[in-house]
Amino acid sequence: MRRKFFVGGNWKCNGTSDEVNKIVSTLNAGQIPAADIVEVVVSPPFVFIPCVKIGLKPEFQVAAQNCWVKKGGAFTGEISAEMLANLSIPWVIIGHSERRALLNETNEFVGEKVAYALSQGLKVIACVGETLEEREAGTTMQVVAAQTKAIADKISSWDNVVLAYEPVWAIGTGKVATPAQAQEVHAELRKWLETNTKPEVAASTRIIYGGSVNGSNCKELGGQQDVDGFLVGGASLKPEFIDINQGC
Ligand SMILES: O=C(CO)COP(=O)(O)O
Repeated sequence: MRRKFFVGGNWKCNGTSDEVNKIVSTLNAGQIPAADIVEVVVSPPFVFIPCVKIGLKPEFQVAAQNCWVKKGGAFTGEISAEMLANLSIPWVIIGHSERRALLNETNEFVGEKVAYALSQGLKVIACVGETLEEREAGTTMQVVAAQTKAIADKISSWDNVVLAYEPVWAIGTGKVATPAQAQEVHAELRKWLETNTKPEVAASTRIIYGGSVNGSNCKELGGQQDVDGFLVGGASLKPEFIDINQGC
């Protein structure tokens, strides 16, 4: 089964309204491949989502960078999955390593969040990845399998999930995983899905790579058999993001 390439741009906690307008203009002026070849999703900070959604041409979809774990209510400062669905925001990133590390989001909490977001009709970019210490200790696969299992345990369908492998040591460091390193983990993750879910899930679920992806390294990474796209951080704020989409 052919998996449609997926490129996400995670803007993280960056941007002023002027900068956001500039990025929107740059993206609108760029050419990206047809929607049946690549799915492109940009993820601005919450406050900018409505203007980005209105301003961007329809070839681009939008994603939130997080949502609350359950139904909304008395949770000051949180944004619920229902709110995102209500505003027709189709995607949400869940379990980014920055939230796992800085906000103590556990594997179980991430799994619950993914399940709740899916139950509200959102599509999820679910992130997994090991730290440098874990890689050096030879535990990469155990770590990403445990993170994936915590999600698999809570959901009944992977149809609306994209799995993002983002090694923590490659995020924002300029130290990109080699194509072989990325392919090795992606293939293992696919094997994990095959063994622990269903072969169809393993064949159809997109596994994308994130960590210092840019216009120069995207082609070789994207050429790996089990790399179905990218989750781009820093370079998604630059015109280079268009090149990353064209290069696939
Ligand atoms: O965290 C990332 C995407 O979610 C990757 O960030 P960088 O591309 O800046 O390394």
